[in-house]
Amino acid sequence: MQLCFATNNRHKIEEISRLVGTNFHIVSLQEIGCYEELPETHDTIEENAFEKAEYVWEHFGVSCFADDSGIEVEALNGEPGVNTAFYAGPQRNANDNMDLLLKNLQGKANRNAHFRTCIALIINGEKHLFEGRIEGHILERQQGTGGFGYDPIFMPSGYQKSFAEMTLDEKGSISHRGKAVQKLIEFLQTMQK
Ligand SMILES: O=c1nc[nH]c2c1ncn2[C@H]1C[C@H](O)[C@@H](COP(=O)(O)OP(=O)(O)OP(=O)(O)O)O1
Ligand SMILES: [Mg+2]
Repeated sequence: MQLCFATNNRHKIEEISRLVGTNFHIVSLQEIGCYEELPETHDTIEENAFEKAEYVWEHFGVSCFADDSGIEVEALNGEPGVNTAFYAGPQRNANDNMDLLLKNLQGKANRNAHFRTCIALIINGEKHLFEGRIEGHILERQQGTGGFGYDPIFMPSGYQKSFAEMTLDEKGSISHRGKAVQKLIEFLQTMQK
């Protein structure tokens, strides 16, 4: 079975390929001939995950899954949330986004936040959703150089290092994406039986 991972984010591909291992054959957008940006026009992470997967299913007829993720900060009423990728503007720059988040949290005692991933799967036209989240808090400044996005300013609860200071395996074993992918893998395995 051919299953396409509908994403243009190479870090997501790197993280998810390790988690899936050799269990399933995952192909990229390029491998199915899709070179365009995927639409994400909705107000929720769930809807945007489905929008990306539906685009690929409708235009290319390939079973696929998409990952839409965001960071939700308690003291900011859940922001940046669905706007996580372009929080500081359309340039979608990780440093700009982190700087703005740190600025908006200045003077606030509550720095609790969680990452959330929704994976939308469309398989033979049927739709399924898998979610994962990880609780933690926003650091005062960037710490570590690994990972991507907001990893340098997020410290998961119960750990003394940021996501950017973890190996890919360490991050994947506890992360929002890791948990969502685990649910996806279990579902695909029951389908194969
Ligand atoms: O594990 C993560 N560690 C740190 N930051 C993260 C993570 N996961 C998502 N993020 C941030 C990056 C981006 O600012 C936004 C995702 O936006 P999102 O639309 O899901 O991804 P994207 O546009 O990069 O790729 P695509 O839509 O093609 O899958 O959240
Ligand atoms: Mg996106």
